[in-house]
This record gives sequence, structure tokens and C-alpha cells, in this order.
Amino acid sequence: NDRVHTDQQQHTDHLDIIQVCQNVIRDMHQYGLCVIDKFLGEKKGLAVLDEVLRMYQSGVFKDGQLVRNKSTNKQDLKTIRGDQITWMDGRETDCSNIGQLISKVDSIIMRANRMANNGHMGDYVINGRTKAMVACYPGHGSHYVKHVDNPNQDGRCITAIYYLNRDWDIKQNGGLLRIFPEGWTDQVADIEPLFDRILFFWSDRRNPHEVQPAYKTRYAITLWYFDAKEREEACKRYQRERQRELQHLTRQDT
Ligand SMILES: O=C(O)CCC(=O)Nc1cc2ccccc2cn1
Ligand SMILES: [Mn+2]
Repeated sequence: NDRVHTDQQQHTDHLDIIQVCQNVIRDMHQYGLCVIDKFLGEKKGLAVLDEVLRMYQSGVFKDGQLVRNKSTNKQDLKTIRGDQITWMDGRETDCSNIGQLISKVDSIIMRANRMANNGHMGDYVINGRTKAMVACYPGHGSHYVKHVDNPNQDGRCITAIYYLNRDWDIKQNGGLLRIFPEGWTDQVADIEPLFDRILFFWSDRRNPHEVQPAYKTRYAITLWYFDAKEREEACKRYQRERQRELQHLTRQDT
């Protein structure tokens, strides 16, 4: 009966995926963002967290964004390091759980993109993504100023962020992600960076967002998915700029 069990299990897993994709399509269409909790389940979530912590201990993270912070009393600018980041493709040794997370996000994004009839999932044709960016906010007030991930059509259409923070108390620990969805006049979306939670949102100007100061180490893994056409255009633009630069340089030489 265990064979039946596994077929049954695969069947429900299959249904879960379809259900998840329908939720993603609906929420992205209605709100431009989508939050899913219990994405991997406790066991697999902890395995991913364990790999991230081991990587952090090994010192591969580089200092990310420099963030200026006007200290209230004195006028000197205290710079608070924002996030520390490292990029990975998920095939690194001893990172198989991070690899499985990436594959699961890929399958949901690609399937949702196929399932959505035209007009939904933004009419994008998703054909690739960046590597995974593993980020850590070391606490003591590190934050990320309000910004747009893709302000100038670099090809990225969906941001996917997987959070790894257990027992996170937003009042004590801060680190809230606040999204200011364009078109929502007086509303914001406050997302707590909770363990085993995944967030999807349109990467362009529709979703300016900020990370408020964190007072406990705060981990997240981010993937950005490309729209085929926008990405192709961006690469062509980049090539043209490179050509112009090179011609300019060679002209200077002659
Ligand atoms: O951790 C979160 O809740 C979101 C943090 C966040 O927005 N990170 C981020 C990090 C980035 C690093 C390099 C370039 C662009 C970037 C845009 N966004
Ligand atoms: Mn961002």
C-alpha cells in the first residue's frame, strides 16, 4: 500500500502546486503581490536555514548596500551597513536544500506563467532568472531605503523573496518589508519576514518597497525572473551602449 501512498502523495502534491499557482495568478493580477506561508514545511525550511547559517559562518557574504543614517542629535552621517549578500546558483556543495527551494520556486513561476491566460501574470513570457541572492541584515538597525528593484526595464518582471526568520517578533526585531503599491493611494502592504514564507511581487515601479531597521539578524533568499522580450531589449540596449563607448575610446586613441 506504500506504492498507493506515494501515488496519493504525488497526486496531492500535484494538486497543491496547481492550487498554489492559481493563488499566485489571482493575487498577482489583483494586488501585484502574493504571500504564501508554509512554503516548504518546517523540516525542509529548517534545512535551508541551516545551509544559509553555515554559509554565513563561513564568511562568504559581502557587504551589500551602504545606507546613510542621519543620527538624530549630532549631524555626522552614521553609515549603517544594509544587507550583506552572496549570490549562488544552488548547485554548490552542501547546499542541496537551497537548490531544491530554487527548483520549487522555478516550477511554480513557470507553471503559473503557462496557466495564466493572456492578460494575467502580466502578459510576460518568463524564460529565465538571476542567480539566488542570499541576504542577511546583521541587526543593530541595518535597513534598506525605499527603492524599486527594476526602475528602467532591465528585464526583471517578478521578485521572489523566501524568508528564513524563526520566532520573529516584528515589534522587538523590526525588519518589516513595507511595499507601497502604485495605484493604492493611502495603503501599504506590510510583510513580516517570517520563517518559511515566500513573497512574489512585480519588480518594476508598481512596487516601491523598503526594509525597516532590523534589530536581529534577518535572512532572506531572493530570485528575480526575466521577461523574455524586456530582457532581450535590455541586452540589445546594453550592447549598443558598449559599442558607443568602445568607438568613443578608439576615436580618442587615433
Ligand atoms: O528582504 C526584503 O524584504 C527585501 C529587501 C530588498 O528589497 N532587497 C534588495 C536588494 C538589492 C540588491 C542589489 C540590487 C537591488 C536590490 C533590490 N532589493
Ligand atoms: Mn528590493
